[in-house]
Amino acid sequence: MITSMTLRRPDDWHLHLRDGEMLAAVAAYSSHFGRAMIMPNLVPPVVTGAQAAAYRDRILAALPEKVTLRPLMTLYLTEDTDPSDLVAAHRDGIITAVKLYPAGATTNSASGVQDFDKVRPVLEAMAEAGIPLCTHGEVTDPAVDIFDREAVFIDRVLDPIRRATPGLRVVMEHITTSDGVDYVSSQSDMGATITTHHLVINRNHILVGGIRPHYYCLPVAKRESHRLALRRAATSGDTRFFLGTDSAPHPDRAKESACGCAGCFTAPNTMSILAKVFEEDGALDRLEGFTSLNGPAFYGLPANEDMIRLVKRETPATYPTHIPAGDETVTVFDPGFPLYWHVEDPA
Ligand SMILES: NC(=O)N[C@@H](CC(=O)O)C(=O)O
Ligand SMILES: [Zn+2]
Ligand SMILES: [Zn+2]
Repeated sequence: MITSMTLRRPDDWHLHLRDGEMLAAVAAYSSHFGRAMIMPNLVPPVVTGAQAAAYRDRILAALPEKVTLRPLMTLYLTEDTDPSDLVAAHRDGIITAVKLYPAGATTNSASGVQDFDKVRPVLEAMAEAGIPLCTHGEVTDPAVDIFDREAVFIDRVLDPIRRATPGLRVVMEHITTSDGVDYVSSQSDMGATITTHHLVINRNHILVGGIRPHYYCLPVAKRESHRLALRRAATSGDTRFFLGTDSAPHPDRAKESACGCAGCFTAPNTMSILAKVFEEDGALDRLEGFTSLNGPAFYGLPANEDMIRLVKRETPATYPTHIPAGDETVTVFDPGFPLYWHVEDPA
């Protein structure tokens, strides 16, 4: 039985760090990661290269001195995005990718795209410059059932965009369905992130025995067969799939509400949870690919040079159940099982 392993320092290819007091409260919890792709859905969103550079500086200032996490910035694509600003921000090393939110699909996505034809010139400029597009893959058509919104997005938006823009590198973010797995698996030049929580919970966890707002995120967790498809994809060794935690902190007050907002805060215990998931599936030898190798390979970046160590102990690792953030608290994702894998970070 394996009880310890050393792996390349992991990266988080989809992370929400927020801003201000929340940023200060959560940033250090991602310190086991080498790099993190920072989502731009602030209020107001990060839409220009100058805003991305300023946000990167605020993140670096919020990180404790000894933490080496490198934020990789994204721009929020709007119908008014200026292709030349975006290409310049990429050329100058300010941004790594661009994020597409269908308008209204998720938290702080009001400025997202409604008419996909309007962003065609930007997507073409991105394909030309080799700038990857990260997508929140859900349609917002009120006629489409919330559990079907990812599958419909593939047919109505993702596949047409990819066909119309050859050469555009696309990541389907936080996939939640076997439809997402199947689509990505059938494409040679795509990537997909999978979150920690979608490997652990299905929709019953959200709804059976009472509504559990801290399990509510978007795309919403689906039925068990979809969770199992995600587990198979993550643990398969297929290099198209990599970790994007989508750790998305919200004040408890905003989640424990008559209209609770979407997002799970998984940064603190992600690596312990993933070790347990991969161990259960007999795939500990593939954990490093998922957390530390496949993502950089997709983005054309080197894997991190340094290592972290995971050790399975007899007593569970302890994590805070809540963390303070200014006057608020944020609930840490509870996987519902003890976490015997401890992260030992030599840094
Ligand atoms: N995943 C979520 O449920 N929420 C994210 C937004 C997102 O990634 O869609 C957030 O910013 O809170
Ligand atoms: Zn999203
Ligand atoms: Zn997200």
